[in-house]
Amino acid sequence: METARAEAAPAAGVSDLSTLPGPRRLPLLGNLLEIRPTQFHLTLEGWNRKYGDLYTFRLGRTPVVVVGSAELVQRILRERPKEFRRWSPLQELIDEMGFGGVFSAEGDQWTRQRRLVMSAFTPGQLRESHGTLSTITRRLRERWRASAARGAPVDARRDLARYTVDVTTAVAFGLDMNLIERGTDPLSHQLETVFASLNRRIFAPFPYWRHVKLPADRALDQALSEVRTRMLDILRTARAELDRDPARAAAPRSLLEALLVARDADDPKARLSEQEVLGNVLTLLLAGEDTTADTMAWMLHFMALRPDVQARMRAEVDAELGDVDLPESPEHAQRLRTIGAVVQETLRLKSAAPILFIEACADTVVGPLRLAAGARMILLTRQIGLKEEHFHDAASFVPERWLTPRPAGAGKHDPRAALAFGSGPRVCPGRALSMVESAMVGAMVARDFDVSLVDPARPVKELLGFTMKPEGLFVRFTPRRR
Ligand code: HEM
Repeated sequence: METARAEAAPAAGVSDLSTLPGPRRLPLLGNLLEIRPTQFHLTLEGWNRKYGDLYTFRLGRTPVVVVGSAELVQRILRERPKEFRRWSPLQELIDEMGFGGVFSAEGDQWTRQRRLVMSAFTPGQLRESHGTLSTITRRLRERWRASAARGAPVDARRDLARYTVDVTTAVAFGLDMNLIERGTDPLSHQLETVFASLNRRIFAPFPYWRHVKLPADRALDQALSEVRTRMLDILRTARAELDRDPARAAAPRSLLEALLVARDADDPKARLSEQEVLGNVLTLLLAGEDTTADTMAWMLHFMALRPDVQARMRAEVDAELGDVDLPESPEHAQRLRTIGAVVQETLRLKSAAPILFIEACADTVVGPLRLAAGARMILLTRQIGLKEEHFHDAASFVPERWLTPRPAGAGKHDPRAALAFGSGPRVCPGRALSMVESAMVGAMVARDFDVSLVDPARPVKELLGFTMKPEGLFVRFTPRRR
């Protein structure tokens, strides 16, 4: 079998997996008893501190190699889709749930879908949808103003999840779902059920749900069926509009229309199946929701802990926005450099995707290690950004490290080790959108509110539910003292 090259040349001292350090394991269960799915990333990061940048553990009988070196991780991510891919069991789980799309696809299918999806996130598309993004941000402000007037605590993550669904569906699908004002829509809860189940099933010793359904599996089926029905409705409406106005097929106005046009493409190489269209609609809904909502919730957490940072964000907003209430374009949002730095630092410390699940497509060499085709790896992308060798005072929240020019003597700063959006050909296509969303919400909060923690003594914990969210984050908004 062909040997892929994750190293420039296989080193003379290449060894196999059995030589790697790692925690002791039980014969059949491996390390399963030590793993709590909601804390999995923390367990792996703890083992990294103990066993180093290349170690192994077992999920049941399956050996997994954990990689925590920036150089190896960047190389592995760059050499996709040919040499490495996402975990095949993850693809199976996602396909089984019916949202197989660009995130889980591989090979030619991925190439075709990726090209289409990228067309929804060009700078031009983001500029065009900026007005809608502003409208949705103002709705969120009204909701938080009402909470502030009542002195009520805010479950910020829940509100932000509605915000991100509204933004993704507006930007990618051209739809105004307005979950923020409707307040009672079950969609965000259904998406949360899907994520939590996915995270749980990755660690199941065998796919029991294919034989017997527990209450959590029945809840998942129900959530999936409701989300699917909703999305099929949306697709039907968009299809009917395209039929009414065939000229639109030549210049689709949203990703949704582009997907439908691709379904009917004459060229079989460009054509998407019915299932691929629906799968990608669901993929974008899921990929765009929790990741960005979690990041913004963590940003509010840091703002609440650091009034000095809030004050700097506010000074910047006052100077840059003048009489307008929000940035007027994506470029205007990018000029808010302090706020951008706060978002970058939040992503470094609290990456919504702290680990990546990768598999070797063929026999390969990773650093000093020989791996067989199908070998499973986990890449510690968040942990890399927490290392002193890449960032000075790495454990601290220091947004200024992202500002240029950097002050002399500011210490180590290696942006290539900031991997919250992944890297290489499969880097997150939604990163520009999520940066603008976070800047809009950061600017809105800094301009109009003081944000504080409802209970500063209560710890906010990291909880992995496929994405990594702050558990127990309740904030209070008070109208800004002018
Ligand atoms: C702060 C917010 C976000 C974070 C931290 C994040 C993080 C990531 C990461 C780590 C990956 C895997 C990259 C890799 O394998 O190299 C990814 C992939 C992806 N993300 Fe994001 N993401 C965010 C927001 C979004 C948004 C807003 C969208 C779209 C609306 C989106 C859509 C996707 C898609 C479709 C993929 C799969 C790409 C592929 O496999 O080719 N993401 N994201």
